[in-house]
Parts: sequence; structure tokens; C-alpha cells
Amino acid sequence: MPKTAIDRLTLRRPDDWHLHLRDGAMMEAVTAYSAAHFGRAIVMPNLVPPVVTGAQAGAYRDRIMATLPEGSPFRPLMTCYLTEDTDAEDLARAHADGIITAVKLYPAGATTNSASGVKDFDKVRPVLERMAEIGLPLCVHGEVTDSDIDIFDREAVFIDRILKPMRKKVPDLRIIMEHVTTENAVDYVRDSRSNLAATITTHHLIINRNHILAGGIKPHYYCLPVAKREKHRIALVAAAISGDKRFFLGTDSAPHTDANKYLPCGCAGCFTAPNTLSCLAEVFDAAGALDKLENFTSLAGPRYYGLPPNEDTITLIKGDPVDYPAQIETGDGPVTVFDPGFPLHWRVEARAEF
Ligand SMILES: NC(=O)N[C@@H](CC(=O)O)C(=O)O
Ligand SMILES: [Zn+2]
Ligand SMILES: [Zn+2]
Repeated sequence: MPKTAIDRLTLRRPDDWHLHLRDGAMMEAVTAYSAAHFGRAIVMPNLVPPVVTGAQAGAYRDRIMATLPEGSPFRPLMTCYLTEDTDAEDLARAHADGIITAVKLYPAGATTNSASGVKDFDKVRPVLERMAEIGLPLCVHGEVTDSDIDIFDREAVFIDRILKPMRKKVPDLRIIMEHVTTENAVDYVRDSRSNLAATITTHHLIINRNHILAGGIKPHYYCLPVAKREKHRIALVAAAISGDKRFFLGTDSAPHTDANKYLPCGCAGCFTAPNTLSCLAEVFDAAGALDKLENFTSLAGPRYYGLPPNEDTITLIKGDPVDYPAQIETGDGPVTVFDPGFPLHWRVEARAEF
């Protein structure tokens, strides 16, 4: 019997476990794209200046909520940016009050707006111990920043030099390795016994380093961690479609204006919020794994964070190529939307009231 192709897929509403909403005019322009499709999102704290205290996270949450249409069910889940001066009690209070869901660790200098990040990991150990005690998870940008380490090796070296010792010293800390880009990270997470999971971005399932560098430099594919060779992309797809509950979606949708992408020292980040779910459905469909999409987008994340999955659903429909804008306008200037390099046939059925 020939297999009938699936052209409609209903999933529990997805969540985005790693998202940049920025602030001010940029936030006003981008938030609606995530709110249209996602139930919740872990919102990154790398503003300028960073969101460090519980009070700052609460104020940022209020600013995000104020950009949402009245009655929107989208919920931002807030994070605090870990610094060497972070007060563990302030985090514990913000966690107990339901203001923050996780804490974010940036090695100093690793990525966009990470200057206040951690240099000496032993300095933050008491905070990590307190977090382990109260069950507050740590999201990690897992790259070393040493100038003598090749940029393509920075994630793998981070695992050996920082993550392994940290997990030994604070074994009860729940860790999420964010935006993994290597087979090394996939293997490390898969071989771990507890308290470790990873998010995978949409773009790292689609691009490898040739997309950035072959045939001319393509700033819109430049993000951190930088995309690696094809064998790593293949390992990421295998992890995403495996049904393993330790791998889930964190889009890392990271808008920068085109002006800031085209500078001699251009910003890192891909803006995928508008077409992320269409891209993911295409990738899972091509891999013959549409039945694993819901685990990746909607079930594994809440389970690791100890939250219930969303009650409502979205429906994806397959048909003619989907129209999405090449760019969106923001008060700060245009922002280019991620181009997967192939047509997208899956669209999200509109949310009834928004
Ligand atoms: N991913 C990126 O390339 N950029 C992110 C920062 C980050 O997530 O590392 C950003 O804030 O622009
Ligand atoms: Zn990062
Ligand atoms: Zn990010």
C-alpha cells in the first residue's frame, strides 16, 4: 500500500526555550512573531545593561507583557544574567516569587552583550550550589573565549574544561547547554545520566559553515556558536528527530538590524521567529520524522523544566510555498528574516483570536 503523505499536523502548542526579544523599539517589532505561535519562551537577559537582578527581570517581563495584544496567552519566562557579583538570595527570592525560571551563564566575551559574564567559574560556585538546592536551572552559552582556541573548537573545549568539572562540583544543578552545534555536545548530552539537556536552534538544523563562507560572506548566517561542518549539522538533526527528551527547541532567534549585521565587525545572530515552525516542519518532514516534531517543540522542554506542556494546540498545514517577509521593519531599522535556502511548504494555521 502506498503511504499517504501527511499534509496536516496538530501539535501541542510549542514553546521556545531560548529567545532574544531585546528591548524598546526592537522588542515592540519582534515580540508578536513569537507570541503568534509559541505558548511560552525563555527570554534571554543579554540587554545593555544586562538583566542581573530579580527586580530587573520583573521590570523586563512587564515591558514585554505591555507589547502583547490584550489577552494574548503568550508568557515570557524570565532569566537573570549570572555575574561574579550575583546575589544568590536575590535569585532565590525571584525564583520563589515566580519571577524567574532560569539563570543564564555567559562566559565573559563569548557572544553579543556578554562583557559582564563570568571569567572565574569558581567565583560563581556558591550561587550555583544555591541554585541546585532550590531547583533553579542554569542555561549555559557553552563556548570558551580563549584567543588561542579556534572558534570552531570553542564548544567542544568548553565541555572538557568548564562543563565537566562544573557538573562534578555541583552535580545536582540542572543544566541546559544552549544552542548546541557539535556532534561532541550531542554525544556528551546523550551520554549523561542526569541533570543535563540541550536546546537546538532552527538555523543550526539547516546551515553549516559553507552557508556563511562559501561563495561570498553571508552575514545573516553568522551567529554564535558559529555553524560547524556538515557532519555536525547531521548529528544535530539526528538528535532533534530522535525523540530523546533531553533535546528540545530553543530557536535563539536573535534580531539585529541589517545595519549592525553589515558592519566591518558585524553582530552575531539569526532572526528566525517569523518562519521557525515552517522551517522545522520542513526539516522533520524531509527526515521522515514528522511524528517526532511535537516532542522537540512542545513536550521535551516543559518536561525538563518541570512545567506542564501547553494545553492548546497548533495546526501545521502543507501546501504551496509559504510567503514570509524577507525583512521586517522595526523602529531601529530593517531586520532580515532567516532564509533557509529552500521553499517552505508548511504553514501555521492562524491563532483564532490573535
Ligand atoms: N546567538 C547569537 O549569535 N547571538 C545572540 C547571543 C547568543 O545567544 O549567544 C544575540 O544576543 O545576538
Ligand atoms: Zn548564546
Ligand atoms: Zn541566544
